[in-house]
Amino acid sequence: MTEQQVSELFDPAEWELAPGAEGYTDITAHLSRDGRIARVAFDRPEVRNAFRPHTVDELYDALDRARVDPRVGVVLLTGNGPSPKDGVHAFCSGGDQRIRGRDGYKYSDDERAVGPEAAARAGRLHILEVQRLIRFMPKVVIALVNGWAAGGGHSLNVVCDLSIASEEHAHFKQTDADVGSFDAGYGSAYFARQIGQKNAREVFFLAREYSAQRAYEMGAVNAVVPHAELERTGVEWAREILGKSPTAIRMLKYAFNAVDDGLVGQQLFAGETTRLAYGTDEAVEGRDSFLEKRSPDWSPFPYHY
Ligand SMILES: CC(C)(COP(=O)(O)OP(=O)(O)OC[C@H]1O[C@@H](n2cnc3c(N)ncnc32)[C@H](O)[C@@H]1OP(=O)(O)O)[C@@H](O)C(=O)NCCC(=O)NCCSC(=O)c1cc(O)c2ccccc2c1O
Repeated sequence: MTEQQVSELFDPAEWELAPGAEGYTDITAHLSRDGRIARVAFDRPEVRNAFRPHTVDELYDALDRARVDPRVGVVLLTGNGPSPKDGVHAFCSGGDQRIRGRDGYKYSDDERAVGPEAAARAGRLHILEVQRLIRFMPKVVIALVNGWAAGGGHSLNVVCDLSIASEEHAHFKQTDADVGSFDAGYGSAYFARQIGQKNAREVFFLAREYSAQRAYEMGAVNAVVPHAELERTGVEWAREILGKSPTAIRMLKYAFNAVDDGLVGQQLFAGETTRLAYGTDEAVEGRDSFLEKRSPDWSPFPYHY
C-alpha cells in the first residue's frame, strides 16, 4: 500500500485528508474532494479494529468535525484493512479487552491521559458518547461493514442510519455476553426494535456468528454488495442522499429517532421545528413587538387548518 492508500478499498482519487486528521493514530478521516462526504475509518486492523480510549477520542473528534462542517451531508463509517498479520478484514471488534479495567477502558502508557482531571477520571465507556453523536447528528451516517462487526463494533452498526455489508468479508457477532459486558442501550434494546425481539435476543444470548446475507435477512443491514464494490456503493448512496433537501433529511432523521429516543428525541425534533418557526413572519412579529415595546399584531396570521 502507498502512504495515501490507507486501506484496500480506499480510492485516493476520491478522498483528501480531513482538516484535523493529520495527527490521528487510531483512525483515519477524509473528505471527498468536493467536501460533501466524510469517510471515517478505524485504523487498528491488527486487532480487528478494536477501540481503546484514544481511538474513541479521535473518533468523536472526527465525527464532530463532520457534524459541524456545513458542506458535509453524509458520513461513511468503516474499518481500514485488511490486517497485515493475517489478511482478515474488520469493521470494528469493540472495546480493546487488553486495557479494560474494573471501571471501564483505560488509557495505556502510550496514550495521553494527562491533566488534573486524569486522576479523577473513571475508566472510559465513552463509545456511548460516540453512539449519541451518530444518532443525534442531523446528517446521514452509513456503516460500510467491510469485515468483522463484533461487540461494541456490532453496536456501532446498529446506531448508524444505514448499513451496507461486504458479501464476502462482513461477519456479525455480538460477543458482549461472552466477555461479561452489555450494551443495554442502543446496542441491544434499539437493535431489537430494528430486527425484532426474538432475533435480537438470539444474537445476544447465543453470540453466534452471522453472515452478511443473514444480517440482511434479519434487517440489520440495508444491502449486501461484493467486497470490491463496498466503498463505491457507499459513495453512490451518499451522492443520492446529497441530492435531497438538507432540511428534509434532518427532519426525517429526527422523526425516525424521536419515537425511540424519548424526551431527548422529542427535544431534538422540537428544536428543529422551533428553528423553522423562527423563519416565519409570525415569529418575527412576536420578537419585534417585544423589542419595540408594543402589543403583537397577529391579525395577518390565521389559525390554519
Ligand atoms: C472479532 C472476532 C470474532 C474475530 O475473530 P478472529 O478469529 O478472526 O480473530 P482473533 O480473535 O484471532 O483476533 C485477531 C487479533 O485481534 C485481537 N483482537 C480482536 N478483537 C479484540 C478486542 N476487542 N480487543 C483486543 N484485541 C482484540 C486478538 O486478540 C488477536 O490478537 P493476536 O495478538 O492474537 O493476533 C474476535 O477477534 C473477537 O471475538 N474479538 C473480541 C470481540 C469482543 O468481545 N469485543 C468486546 C465486546 S465489549 C465492548 O465492545 C463494549 C465496549 C464499550 O466501550 C462499552 C461501553 C458501554 C457498554 C458496553 C460496552 C461494550 O460492550
